Amino acid sequence: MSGAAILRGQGLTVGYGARRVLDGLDVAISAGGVTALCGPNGCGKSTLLRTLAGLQPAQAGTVEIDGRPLRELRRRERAQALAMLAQANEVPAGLTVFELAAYGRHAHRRLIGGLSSADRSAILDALAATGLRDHGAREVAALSGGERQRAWIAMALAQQCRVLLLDEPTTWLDVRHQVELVSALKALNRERGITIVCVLHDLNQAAALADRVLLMKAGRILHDGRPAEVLRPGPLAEVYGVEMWRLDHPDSEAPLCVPAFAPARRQTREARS
Ligand SMILES: Nc1ncnc2c1ncn2[C@@H]1O[C@H](COP(=O)(O)OP(=O)(O)OP(=O)(O)O)[C@@H](O)[C@H]1O
Repeated sequence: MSGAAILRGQGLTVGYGARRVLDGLDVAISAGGVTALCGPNGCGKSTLLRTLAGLQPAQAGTVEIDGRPLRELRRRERAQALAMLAQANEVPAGLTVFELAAYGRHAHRRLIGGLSSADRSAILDALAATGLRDHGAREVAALSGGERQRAWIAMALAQQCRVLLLDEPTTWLDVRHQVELVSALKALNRERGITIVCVLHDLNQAAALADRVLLMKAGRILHDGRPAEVLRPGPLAEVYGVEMWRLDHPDSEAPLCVPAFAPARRQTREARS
């Protein structure tokens, strides 16, 4: 169930040197919702996500969480409010799954001393929620891609944040691990009420996971609505510049988006004639 805005960006202008990527962008993320950020390479999805996480400074505009400016939150408050998982996450050699999840407790920890019983229970709970309860002692570097992604999500969960921002979490995963990760994220949203914002290139994953899709192009949100409203041939052609077919999933009736590959077909036909 999604409700009032928990995370809001207003008038966000963000760039790198002289290159402006976002120009006065407004966005409001509903509490308890799952929002997918989609759009072509380089349109500004990661920049927007990082800005909402407070990791990318905005030249103008504000980010608010629960109505409070993000920059006014103390480190601990910010960590309890949101966590972000970036695209490529390196881990030190030898680090175990439990130790990675324990990083999530950093903002909760006392300056001196080890893990408290509250820390331990938050870590074990996070490992259980991501299906890693029996993998705490394993080295992160030795995990499969899907397990490693879940270990990172466990770290974010141990942080006990309310908003989880993920940048292309299913990239590099095979189809089984993609399905598992999407299911795990849906369960976290449904069972724990965690608000999720996720950059996704796979439109069918976006339709399966999200209740709202923001379709971006050149730093602007051109379409914003439920997957069935946004993931249609017209908006997709406008944003990606390719012809797409829209089918309906036979079970869930979620939209299925298939590239028409029309230019190639036409070329083949033309070549034959
Ligand atoms: N650190 C940086 N320094 C300079 N330019 C950058 C930096 N990060 C991103 N950009 C540029 O900003 C624009 C938006 O990049 P961003 O990564 O936000 O896009 P994206 O939509 O997430 O792309 P992709 O789908 O390829 O990951 C691109 O033109 C990119 O080259």
